[in-house]
Amino acid sequence: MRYLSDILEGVAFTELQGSADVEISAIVFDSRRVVPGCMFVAVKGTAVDGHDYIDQAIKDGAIAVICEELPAHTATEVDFLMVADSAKALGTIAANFYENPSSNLKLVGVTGTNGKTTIATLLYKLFRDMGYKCGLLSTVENQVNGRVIPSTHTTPDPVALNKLLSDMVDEGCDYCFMEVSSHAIAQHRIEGLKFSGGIFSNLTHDHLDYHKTFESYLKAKKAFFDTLPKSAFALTNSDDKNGNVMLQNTPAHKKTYGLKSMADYKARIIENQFGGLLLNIDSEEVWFKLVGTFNAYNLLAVYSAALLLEQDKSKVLVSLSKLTGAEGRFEYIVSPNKIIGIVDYAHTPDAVQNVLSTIHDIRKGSEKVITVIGCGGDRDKTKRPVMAKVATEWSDKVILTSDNPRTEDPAQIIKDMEEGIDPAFKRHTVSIADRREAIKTACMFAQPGDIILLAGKGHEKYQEINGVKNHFDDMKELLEQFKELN
Ligand SMILES: CC(=O)N[C@H]1[C@@H](OP(=O)(O)OP(=O)(O)OC[C@H]2O[C@@H](n3ccc(=O)[nH]c3=O)[C@H](O)[C@@H]2O)O[C@H](CO)[C@@H](O)[C@@H]1O[C@H](C)C(=O)N[C@@H](C)C(=O)N[C@H](CCC(=O)O)C(=O)O
Ligand SMILES: Nc1ncnc2c1ncn2[C@@H]1O[C@H](COP(=O)(O)OP(=O)(O)OP(=O)(O)O)[C@@H](O)[C@H]1O
Ligand SMILES: N[C@H](CCC[C@H](N)C(=O)O)C(=O)O
Ligand SMILES: [Mg+2]
Repeated sequence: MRYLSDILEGVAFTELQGSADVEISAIVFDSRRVVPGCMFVAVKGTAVDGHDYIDQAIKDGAIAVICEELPAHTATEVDFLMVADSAKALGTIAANFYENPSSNLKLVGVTGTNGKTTIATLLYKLFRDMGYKCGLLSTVENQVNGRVIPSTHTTPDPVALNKLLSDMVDEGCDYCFMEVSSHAIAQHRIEGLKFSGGIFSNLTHDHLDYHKTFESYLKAKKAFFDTLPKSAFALTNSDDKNGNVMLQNTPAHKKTYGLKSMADYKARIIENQFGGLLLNIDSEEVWFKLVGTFNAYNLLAVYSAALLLEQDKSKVLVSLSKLTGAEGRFEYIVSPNKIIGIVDYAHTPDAVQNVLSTIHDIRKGSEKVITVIGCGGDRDKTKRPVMAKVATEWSDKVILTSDNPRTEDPAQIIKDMEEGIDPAFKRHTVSIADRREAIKTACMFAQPGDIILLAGKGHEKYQEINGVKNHFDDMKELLEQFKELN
């Protein structure tokens, strides 16, 4: 229970109807989750307008309402507050309700198109290995010092987010490493959080269904850096075209990392093979367990952030060298007849290109690369032909299949992908909508030494078809097929 007046701190409201002196039991922004004595925040969404549910929320027990427009008739026993932007107010209110837990943690946010989960997870594992109590908020899962809480979003809604941060404070955590998605920034899910640092990995094609243009996608990402406090660090990838743009207007302490361009933290790849990476990092030569140039960037980002968080350089390198990456990111197994199977979460053109170029760099000779790939339904349609184009240009054989079709027709998604394929590559491309069949076919095509890449679903344990999440696990499918090959 918290007093309404306390949870309104920092909220710019234009009108108040009521006493502001009531006790609030919970903050709720979905009328279907209203509990007696709660505050209902009416948010205009992408599908519906939360203002249409104010009456329902009051009927079910809400005693205070935050809204952008007052309804025609306002119940006198309910407090009404008008704000310019309810989503923004929701962030501040949720933080206040949980007593601003981010101020009692060192909170580091990671943003960018690819690499967020890998960087946040490595930081979490690293700091735990160095003896700290930590929290993690990621696409794969949330963790409160080892306790796993399933994740529904890359960045949770403000109420769930502040509740998780508050659990971390109660557990005595020193640090929290979290992914900051562009949707979360645009929807103000991180409003009211106090960050100790921000990390930018890269910006490439994704989510144009939501942001419409690449410029507004960049603007969303940049808004996170622009609002970092002066006391925080802003760490960017200086090899990315937009790395320095991210730093332009931030009041935070600006730092860069890079393999190619001038940067505060530098690394160079000495060896890149299936067994891992040998890097010259800040003038030290160290082997790491992760594979590929993109992971050299991720490792360097983690190393740089750890140093900015005042950790000892050699301790960091010793711990980091022992770590494996996040689940479903370049995870591989070898069949009894020596076919290599890789499961990777590449679901953007850049990620597909990175993972396939890595496979080319580290394969021993003329082994064939067979890629199984689909594209998500109800997501950016413009990335479909590009992902298919990249996959066919970098593979010897491609099986186009389904990812999570969601509410779309799988055959239409595959057709959209086929549009991007150059005629010269069409003859080594087949389309099999059933993902299980597609994986089985890839295993049948493969000869000893060949490499199969299952792209797009990584750690996911489901396939979403028409609103139903059916159990599906790429790694398990691969293991089963490899057993058959024995
Ligand atoms: C497009 C998008 O991001 N949508 C998010 C958004 O929902 P929305 O704006 O569509 O909400 P809406 O359905 O229009 O409803 C508007 C308001 O009315 C309320 N409502 C609605 C119905 C009702 O009966 N009563 C009621 O009160 C809703 O609770 C909401 O507050 O706000 C919701 C609450 O926070 C999110 O759950 C929801 O995520 C959807 C499920 C989603 O799939 N989001 C994905 C795209 C996403 O956020 N992904 C990023 C990662 C992307 C990446 O970088 O890879 C993430 O951070 O996970
Ligand atoms: N630094 C990087 N640069 C480019 N591609 C990367 C990088 N790191 C990982 N990838 C590729 O992107 C995929 C997703 O990586 P990861 O899950 O770490 O990214 P993410 O930003 O968390 O993605 P999401 O937006 O879905 O949360 C990986 O499986 C790999 O193929
Ligand atoms: N965070 C990403 C995940 C995409 C994963 C891929 N398997 C898909 O379903 O498209 C999104 O929601 O767009
Ligand atoms: Mg992620």
